[in-house]
Amino acid sequence: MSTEPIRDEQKFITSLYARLDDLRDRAEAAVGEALQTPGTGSAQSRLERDIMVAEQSGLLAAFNAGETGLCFGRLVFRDGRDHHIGRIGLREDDPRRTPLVVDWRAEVARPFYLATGHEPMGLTRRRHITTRGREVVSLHDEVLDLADRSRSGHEGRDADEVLLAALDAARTGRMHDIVQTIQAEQDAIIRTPHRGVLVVEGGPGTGKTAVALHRAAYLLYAHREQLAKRAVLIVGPNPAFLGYIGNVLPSLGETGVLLATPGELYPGVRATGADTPRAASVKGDVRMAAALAEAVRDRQQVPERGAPLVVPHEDGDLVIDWDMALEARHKARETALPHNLARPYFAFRILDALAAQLADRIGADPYGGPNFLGPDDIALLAKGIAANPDVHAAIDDLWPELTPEDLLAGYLAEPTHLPEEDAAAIRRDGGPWTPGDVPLLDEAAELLGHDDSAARAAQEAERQRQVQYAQGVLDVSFASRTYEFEDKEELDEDASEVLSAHDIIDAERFAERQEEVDHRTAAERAAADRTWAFGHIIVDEAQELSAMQWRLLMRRSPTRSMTLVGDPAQTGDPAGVGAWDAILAPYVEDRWQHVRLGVNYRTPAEIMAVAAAVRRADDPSFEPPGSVRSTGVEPWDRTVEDPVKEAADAVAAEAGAEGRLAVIAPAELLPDLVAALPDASYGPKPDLTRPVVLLDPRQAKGLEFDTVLVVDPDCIRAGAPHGTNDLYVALTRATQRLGIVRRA
Ligand SMILES: Nc1ncnc2c1ncn2[C@@H]1O[C@H](COP(=O)(O)OP(=O)(O)OP(=O)(O)O)[C@@H](O)[C@H]1O
Repeated sequence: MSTEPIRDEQKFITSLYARLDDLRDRAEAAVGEALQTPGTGSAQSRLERDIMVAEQSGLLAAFNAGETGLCFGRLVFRDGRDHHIGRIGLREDDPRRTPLVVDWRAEVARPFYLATGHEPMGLTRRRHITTRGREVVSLHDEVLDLADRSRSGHEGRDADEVLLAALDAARTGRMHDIVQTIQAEQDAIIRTPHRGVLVVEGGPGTGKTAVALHRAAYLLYAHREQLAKRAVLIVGPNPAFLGYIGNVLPSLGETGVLLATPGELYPGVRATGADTPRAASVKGDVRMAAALAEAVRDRQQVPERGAPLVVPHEDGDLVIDWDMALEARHKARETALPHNLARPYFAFRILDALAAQLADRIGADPYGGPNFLGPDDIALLAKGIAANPDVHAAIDDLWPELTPEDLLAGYLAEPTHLPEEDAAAIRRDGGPWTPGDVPLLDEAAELLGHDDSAARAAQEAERQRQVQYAQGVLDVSFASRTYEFEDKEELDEDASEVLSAHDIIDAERFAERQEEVDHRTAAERAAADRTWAFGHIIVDEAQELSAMQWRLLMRRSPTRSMTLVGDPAQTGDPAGVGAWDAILAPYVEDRWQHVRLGVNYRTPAEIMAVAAAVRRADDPSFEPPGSVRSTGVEPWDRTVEDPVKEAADAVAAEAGAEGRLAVIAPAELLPDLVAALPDASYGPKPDLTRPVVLLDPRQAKGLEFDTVLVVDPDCIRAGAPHGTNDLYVALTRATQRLGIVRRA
């Protein structure tokens, strides 16, 4: 094999890293210097410093991302163009800012993923460059122009060599990016326009999660202006899963993303409790929205007929009777405002009616003539009534100001507007919030509303102030703009991919951005704000979400810019909605796009055959996605008296093998397995980087391991409403070996 091309690429890549080091040193020095500069203390100097720190920190994150696999490809075009492709784009430090390496997301990089012998897209040659650290270890060339007779000596026999090597590699317990080997069907999804709802469906291991994460990175690149400001939300099923995928976006240089489980989407509440499957299913049902709305109406009371509220007052008792309260309630409800916002309307109506009542009593002409009191007298009476705390207490009794937490805690203690068996399933007095409560709190917050007019006025005043001095800073920022990055849009001179203050055309928008750099990132602000509207939402394992969780998520995406990925055949949550049209029809009717991924990149054919047989028992027509690999290693299947001991022995036999092993067992077997496997990591957030991990089937969702032992599959299947799906998930987690231990 010729070493010259490797030497040439090595030379190039060494120079690329030198450039990266230089840029990183400069960014680090700039941040360090700015943070140490005391500044003059003026708002203007603080602002300048913050802009600088934010910009340079963003660059630093991207430079650090470039450290591993900085450049992994090269495209040689028939017209003489020759581009290296990398994780980030870099330019030469010369007056022409010559591109050194092109970001994988740029349009010019697309043939790297799409070109075929049939459709070469102008390429003569595509090269995959594999590096270890900063060293080039191999090249893999594909000749796409049959007229090109030149040979490098690195032409591969198998076009999928690089992909298969990636799929065969031992797992580390952390998901890795796939920028080097994105497949054409995946590339099309990653680059689909971001407006509207895109549903990506595919069986286990078809790359749904990988595609979703790369799509987030792509969208942030292509629409940085819009999306960095509003942040991208990625919702995943559990904390272990979020830990598993957590490195992918930083490795692509992206940090403006909020990762959360559905239970973390109500700011200020940590859902540490757990629901029974039955309670989860009741709480997830859309009927809860109507039940809570009724529960709020129940808190808008009127006195019993014939039993009015009597409030002592200095000018005589005040009487709030059925008629008066009913009229006030009707008027308040007519506003169609949420409960707390409609409350002042109720209160004013009652105060007015009481003033009229008192005026009638005091100023009435015993002979039926007009009231003796003039408008000023009546106003005075009204003032006295409005100042009476007992009147307010009475109004509070009838129409109390409520917090979502109070309302829901009260509701759960005595659930109403539900059939008794459902009410019994969720009845709870006290205790921690559960993930199923989170969308109910959000629903309650919507129904109650929050009177934040004072806070909003203060915010607007602050924004105006920022707009004023932001105007002056735009020029400063323009003078110090960064040029190092390659440009997007076909290397167009004016379209720098890194957002700088000078890219923002007016001071008003600049000030908005400044709010972010001033204090927290957009993702942090979004996490703390229940009413935040995200630029884009990605939901992984979307089939698991309940109708109530969808209501919450849709509120966070008023523009309905969403990517939903999932597989209805893997639904495990008893409240999971499963079918896409049922999920989406209430929000977008049929205006959503549906795409499928059909190739399984994870599970070898031998293992997939076993998993598919489980599903076929229920559904003979079931067709799993085709596996891209087969390993020749058949799964083993043993039936024993003591499955725990058998599992422990099997784990011991695997000790020392490369990669990660997971034991997946029904929740009730976990305590015994913990005792038998003292080195295994387990619990609500197991450490997936450890050699052996112990999980229940629901925790295994979305994860993968080199070796998987499934213990007591019959119990997994029988133990939950979607037990077959749980077992299917468990059986499809292995990249190399599967063992099944059955109870005799
Ligand atoms: N183009 C690709 N190149 C390299 N690896 C890939 C590619 N596509 C997918 N993979 C790998 O295949 C495995 C499965 O991908 P992923 O976890 O995204 O699948 P999934 O569809 O979300 O699976 P599940 O529904 O079972 O959770 C991962 O290791 C992923 O990195």
